[in-house]
Amino acid sequence: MGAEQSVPAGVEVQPASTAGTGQPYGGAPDLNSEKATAVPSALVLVGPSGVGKGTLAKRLIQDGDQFGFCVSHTTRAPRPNEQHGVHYFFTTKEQFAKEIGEGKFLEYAEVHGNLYGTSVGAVRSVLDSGRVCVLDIDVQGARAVRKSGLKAIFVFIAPPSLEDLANRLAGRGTETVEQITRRLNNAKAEIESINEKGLYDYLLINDDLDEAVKRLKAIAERAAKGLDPEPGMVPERVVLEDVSIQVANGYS
Ligand SMILES: Nc1ncnc2c1ncn2[C@@H]1O[C@H](COP(=O)(O)OP(=O)(O)OP(=O)(O)O)[C@@H](O)[C@H]1O
Ligand SMILES: Nc1nc2c(ncn2[C@@H]2O[C@H](COP(=O)(O)O)[C@@H](O)[C@H]2O)c(=O)[nH]1
Repeated sequence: MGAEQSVPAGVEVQPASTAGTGQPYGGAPDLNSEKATAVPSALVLVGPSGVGKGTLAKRLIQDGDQFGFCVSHTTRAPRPNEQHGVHYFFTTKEQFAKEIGEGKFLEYAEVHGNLYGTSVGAVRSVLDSGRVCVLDIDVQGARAVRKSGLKAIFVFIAPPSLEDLANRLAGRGTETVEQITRRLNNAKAEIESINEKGLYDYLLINDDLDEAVKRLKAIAERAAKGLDPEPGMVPERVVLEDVSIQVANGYS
């Protein structure tokens, strides 16, 4: 997968042959469940920064032993409450670039000015524990995971409005005003990705948190039985237009 992705500007990737393994990571079929072909290995949560992906993932993982969190790598500085190996594997840009060259990542991307990536090892470690792997990644990552062949259900989490999104980001209190502005500006294009045919299986508006958790569990249960999305839950134009209208009118 790593070999097919474009490299973010300023990141110098060492060729795999000089970096250790000699082979960049080649795809995800070996990560897929052998139990039943229809059963997904991963639940991929995508959506703008501050929409509540992390909160939803935490609730899914806390409420049982069906799901495990896939710990990503990032070059972002840790927030005061974040622990290495729990929330992220915090690393340097140089080390990240070296590991891209080694084919360590299923996907990686530059997001809001930092590098983030899902390692094959992080996915495997959750799958080895017999759980469905929950990924909290951005849109670029979602596209790459789709292409990788990993059997996954892709859920786009949308905010009730861009005003709510701004309030949540500000309320979280982890970013500066400049960083919040950058993330909100990126949110518009991210939300518009729900129009990309075949990228997402479900669109979930995270309005009331308990209701959103309930719906996410219903989505996961349906997927675990190998069932296709229920009619009306797949992103469709009629649903998307509502959100597009918010993008156009709600935050400009
Ligand atoms: N349904 C909800 N209603 C109100 N507040 C919410 C809801 N869901 C999450 N939040 C709050 O919004 C803030 C952002 O949530 P969270 O950190 O989970 O977002 P995120 O999508 O993971 O963000 P990022 O992509 O930046 O990691 C948190 O303070 C969280 O408590
Ligand atoms: N492509 C990837 N995106 C990721 C990954 N891990 C997190 N993310 C996304 O980054 C932004 C910002 O996260 P934050 O923790 O700095 O607020 C958010 O949209 C995450 O979903 C990853 O491994 N790959």
